[in-house]
Amino acid sequence: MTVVDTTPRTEEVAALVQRWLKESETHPVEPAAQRLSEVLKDPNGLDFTVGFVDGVMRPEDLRVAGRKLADLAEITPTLLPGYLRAAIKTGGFWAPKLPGVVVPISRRVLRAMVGHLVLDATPSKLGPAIAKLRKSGNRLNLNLLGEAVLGEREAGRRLKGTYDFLARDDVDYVSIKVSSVVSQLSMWSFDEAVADVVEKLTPLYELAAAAEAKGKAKFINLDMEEYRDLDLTIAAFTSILDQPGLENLEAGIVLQAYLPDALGAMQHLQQWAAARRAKGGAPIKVRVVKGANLAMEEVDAKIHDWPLATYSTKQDSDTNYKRVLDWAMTPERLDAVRIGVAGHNLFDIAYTWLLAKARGVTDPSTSSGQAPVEYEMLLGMATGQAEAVRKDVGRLLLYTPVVNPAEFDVAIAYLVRRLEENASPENFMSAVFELASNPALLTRERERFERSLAGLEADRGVPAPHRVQNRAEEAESAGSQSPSTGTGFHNQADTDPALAANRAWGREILRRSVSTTLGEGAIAAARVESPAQLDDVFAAASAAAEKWAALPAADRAAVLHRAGAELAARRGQLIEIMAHEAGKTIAEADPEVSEAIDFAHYYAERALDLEKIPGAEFVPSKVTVVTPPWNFPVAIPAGGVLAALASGSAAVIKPAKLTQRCGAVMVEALWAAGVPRDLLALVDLGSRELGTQLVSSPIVDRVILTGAYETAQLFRSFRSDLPLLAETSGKNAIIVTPSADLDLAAADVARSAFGHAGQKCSAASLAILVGSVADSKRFERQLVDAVTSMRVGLPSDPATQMGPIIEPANGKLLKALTTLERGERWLVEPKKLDDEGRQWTPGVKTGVAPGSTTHMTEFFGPVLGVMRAKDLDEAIPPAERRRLRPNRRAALARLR
Ligand SMILES: NC(=O)c1ccc[n+]([C@@H]2O[C@H](COP(=O)([O-])OP(=O)(O)OC[C@H]3O[C@@H](n4cnc5c(N)ncnc54)[C@H](O)[C@@H]3O)[C@@H](O)[C@H]2O)c1
Ligand SMILES: N[C@@H](CCC=O)C(=O)O
Repeated sequence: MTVVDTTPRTEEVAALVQRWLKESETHPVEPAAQRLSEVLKDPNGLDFTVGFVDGVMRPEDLRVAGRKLADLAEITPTLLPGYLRAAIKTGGFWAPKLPGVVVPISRRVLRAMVGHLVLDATPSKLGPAIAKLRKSGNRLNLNLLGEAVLGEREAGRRLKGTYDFLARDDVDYVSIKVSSVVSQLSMWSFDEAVADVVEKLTPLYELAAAAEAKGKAKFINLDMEEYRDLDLTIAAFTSILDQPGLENLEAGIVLQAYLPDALGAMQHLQQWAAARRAKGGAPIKVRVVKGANLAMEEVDAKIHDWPLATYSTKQDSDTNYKRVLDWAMTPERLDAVRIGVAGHNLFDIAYTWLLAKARGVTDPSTSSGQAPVEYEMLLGMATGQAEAVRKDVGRLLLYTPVVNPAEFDVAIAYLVRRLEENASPENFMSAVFELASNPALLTRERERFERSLAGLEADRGVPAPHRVQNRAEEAESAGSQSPSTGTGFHNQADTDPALAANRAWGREILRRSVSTTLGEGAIAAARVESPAQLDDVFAAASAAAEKWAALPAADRAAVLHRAGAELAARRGQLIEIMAHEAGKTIAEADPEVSEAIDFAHYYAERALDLEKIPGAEFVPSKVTVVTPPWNFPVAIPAGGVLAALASGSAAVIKPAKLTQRCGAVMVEALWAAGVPRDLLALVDLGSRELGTQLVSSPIVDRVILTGAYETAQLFRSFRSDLPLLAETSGKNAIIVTPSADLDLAAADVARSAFGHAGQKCSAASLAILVGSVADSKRFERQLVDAVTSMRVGLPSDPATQMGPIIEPANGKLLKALTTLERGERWLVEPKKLDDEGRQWTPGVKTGVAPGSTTHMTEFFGPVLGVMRAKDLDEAIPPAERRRLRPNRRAALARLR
């Protein structure tokens, strides 16, 4: 068989690009687009424009916007026309004094400047705008932008808005993404998340199917941004279309070529779609884009210490884009999966167009009337070039964001990305306006194209994903792997639930957690019933400590590193017992195991430091008692014990009563790593008196307590000379100032207040709203939406976000959950969900007065108090502020 090479030659591609560029010069340039492009060429251009959309357009508080405008006036781009520069300087001068006048005017100016990129959703404006754009013969893909989706209310609003768009006679194509229609997506509960998305989106697809039956085709494109949503989006998409009545509906999904996973995903979709076609169903369409949000993926990878999900170079992404298209654009494959080629890079478009011609896949199929390959661009971008391309390839599909003017700030994320694209020299868009007149730029882009094509020619195989973590496999091998001593410290990565193998591993752990017996044997064997027995434990520990302290630090460090490896190998067991005994969700328990492992390796390395001080002789404590709390029942006990061991001391650990099996499983891991049992003694005390003896015995050199402030006082009262390291109670507050992004602030407050049902000293137990934030309807609405949408339940259910409290609510917590003080009202009233009194929905009380019980008391449960403060001085009195470190004070000064 002869294989015909259909790959277009670079000369052909370059010639076509040249022709398009020449033709594009005959089209008038949109003045606003031209101006924006010029601004972005200025060295301050990107900072100015991004600062403007983020700092002047976004804040609700006009005074904040006014101050930002004044700051930005200092870096006005010199490439702006003189009259605009003068206007900005004047505006900047007056903005802090007259923000109510100046800010709205400047916002109008910017809106006009970017108006060609985003449509106004006002009904009276949308229809004419759509009609005007469609006159060009192009088709519009409408995407409704909105506030961040923190809860079901906003998710419902977004879905309804999109439904209403699609129901219009002048709309036949919409885009929507899974994370905007379901607010509480957790990859740990993947199957439930898919079911949720399918349930929410099906009516939209039914609307399209009904229109199709009437001969008026309507198209839904399922968008995708975050890597974690890749599997979910594909599963939801195929599940929706598998439903009876939707077999003949053509619909689309996006794949992002900057993910090495894209070709594998394309092949999976092709297989599924081919089977659907074989049964007489409609084809699907895949829109191939380069990527949606690289910066977000980089942050996600850094935060979790996961490999970057995307390629790290633009060239690799460009190659993969061609790899996916090269594979997908054959007549047989296009019968089941039509392709949308999305992008503005003229070389890539020319390449694809020539490839389509060479493979004979340019003409619409006679059965569907649809082109097998469509070309897709963004509204308002490089309109002259788009027009030149359109003349060759036929109708374009324009991605068209739509936003309500009152919520224009939500277009910010979209705009910032567009602005960055336009400004970054890595991107083709930065060259768009000069390509025709600047041969050097054209050469740069041609060379980039050639390099990416060479990458394809070198490798047409299916790339492996970057993220491959598999806890099930690690568990079998991790025990034997211990990092070598002296190699430095590196944080342990949490488990990545975006990966199917990890999700299956997690589900199995939660299934076992319901009736686990882990730790039972160890804690039974640790029972101490008499003072003499406890004395024996101390004596054995003291003797073991002498041998341990005599070891070279490197030997102690090696044991601690092995302890880290053992903890890692038992990650599943530790999560299992935390879910069972402490009510921790897997999303909370998994990072806690990482923290415990980190303690092992961190302290192993610190042990080495003890021998590094010339002339100093280190004299360790012999017996250290560790008394941890129940709320971090693995990491905190591990931290105390490992620190003691690293310093050459023995450790006697008495876990908190409510979570002693968690402590026992952690200790078993350390024993398995080679920590001698008498050096690390686990005790469960039979009486209160033994507790007093544990802390006050003269043989004890040091006590490490994490717990209530009152407990620290009690310990001190047992023995006044006790060397006590105590980390105690906390009443933690989040202060939200008017310059904050209110959507993000609401999300952070809700997550911090109700993670582990608020049972953390670090939980946001108070939200202090400064100035205008206290009256912001949006902040309140978003906070309430986030809080009321949280899924409360048992940790054995992977969909649970907030588990039960440790024991039935009583005392100060019960009072806080059920009563209000003077001036307070429920923003969200908590409800008891079980007879026992352990499961409560989260509660938010507002109107909290300074000095009240809600202000001053640590409730340690799912209640958030909301207070208002006139200004930052009231929120953090200057006397308090002076105690902060200078960099913190400086940061606060900037906030205002
Ligand atoms: N500052 C931090 O880093 C931090 C971290 C976690 C928890 N906490 C605090 O811990 C508290 C919740 O934990 P908790 O309820 O387990 O605290 P707790 O003070 O009741 O108990 C802490 C530890 O002390 C032991 N203990 C208490 N009384 C004792 C006695 N008479 N004799 C011997 N041992 C005794 C307990 O058994 C437990 O092991 C909250 O106040 C929280 O803020 C602080
Ligand atoms: N290290 C804990 C603080 C412990 C407070 O209870 C946290 O991550 O919140």
